[in-house]
Amino acid sequence: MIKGASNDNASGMKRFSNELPNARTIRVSEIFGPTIQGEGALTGVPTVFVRMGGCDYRCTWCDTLYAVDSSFRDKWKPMSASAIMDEVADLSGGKPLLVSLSGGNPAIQPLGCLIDMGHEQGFKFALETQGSVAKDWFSKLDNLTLSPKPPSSEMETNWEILSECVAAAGPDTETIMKIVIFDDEDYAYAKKVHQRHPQLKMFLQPGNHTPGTVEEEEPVIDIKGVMDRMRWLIDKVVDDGWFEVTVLPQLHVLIWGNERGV
Ligand SMILES: C[S@@+](CC[C@H](N)C(=O)[O-])C[C@H]1O[C@@H](n2cnc3c(N)ncnc32)[C@H](O)[C@@H]1O
Ligand SMILES: Nc1nc2[nH]cc(C(=O)O)c2c(=O)[nH]1
Ligand code: SF4
Ligand SMILES: [Mg+2]
Repeated sequence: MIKGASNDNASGMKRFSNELPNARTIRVSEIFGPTIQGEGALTGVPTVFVRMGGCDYRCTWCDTLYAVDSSFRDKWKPMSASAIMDEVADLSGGKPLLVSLSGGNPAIQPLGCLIDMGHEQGFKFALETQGSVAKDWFSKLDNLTLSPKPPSSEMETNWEILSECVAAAGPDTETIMKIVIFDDEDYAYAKKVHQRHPQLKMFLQPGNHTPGTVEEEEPVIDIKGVMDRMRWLIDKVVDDGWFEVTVLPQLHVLIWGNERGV
């Protein structure tokens, strides 16, 4: 077991009335798809999302608060790996495809068995995490996206644990860095991440300053503002001569705005 600050059961999290205490139970916020992966290295690839409930961070601009804030935990369903794979296979019509594990922070859930089970059925697995908790089962993943959080999130990066995440994934998992950028300070942070992990491919993603609130039924989105930030970010990368980086918008946000389940 690799060192990391897992908050599983550590923060007085209440158990569901129908949840049996089982170290293999996975807290699921939502399962949806097939859709396309909208972010990072696998942008455009058809995928089913399994979004886990619970996060050890509270980013100021988080676009999935319903999978983070414990006030929503009665909506998170405790599921076994086989129940999750049944639902994924139902959605994909039984055809293997890429399964994207996100959250919340999926790294605080016991996902090793799920990945083994899905692999046996021909599915591939990608996971998105902020890099605050390292797990030995990261080495089972096909793709790991580490998305450490820049200053605008108001979260602190634990650089040691971030390195442990990279080490845990090992040589057989394709690991990339994806940093959300809102301003100059975030850009400087991304350069620091690159300096610490020069061997990893790096993606920069313009921040969505209108991620919507959970109360809004049809959350308004300022696409023009997001695209202005995308243009600013491209200019910055080009002027800076940072040619190893890839700049990509959140494709699903451009297509569907802040809609959930897409
Ligand atoms: C919702 S998070 C869940 C996974 C994990 N907790 C993480 O942050 O990497 C998935 C991705 O969405 C990004 N994200 C969240 N809110 C965003 C926003 N307002 N604008 C742009 N990207 C955002 C995160 O940085 C992360 O890369
Ligand atoms: N289509 C689509 N692509 C995504 N990439 C990362 C997502 C996430 O919320 O983790 C996401 C999402 O929610 N939908
Ligand atoms: S780490 Fe990810 S899920 Fe958690 S609050 Fe930040 S963006 Fe949201
Ligand atoms: Mg999202």
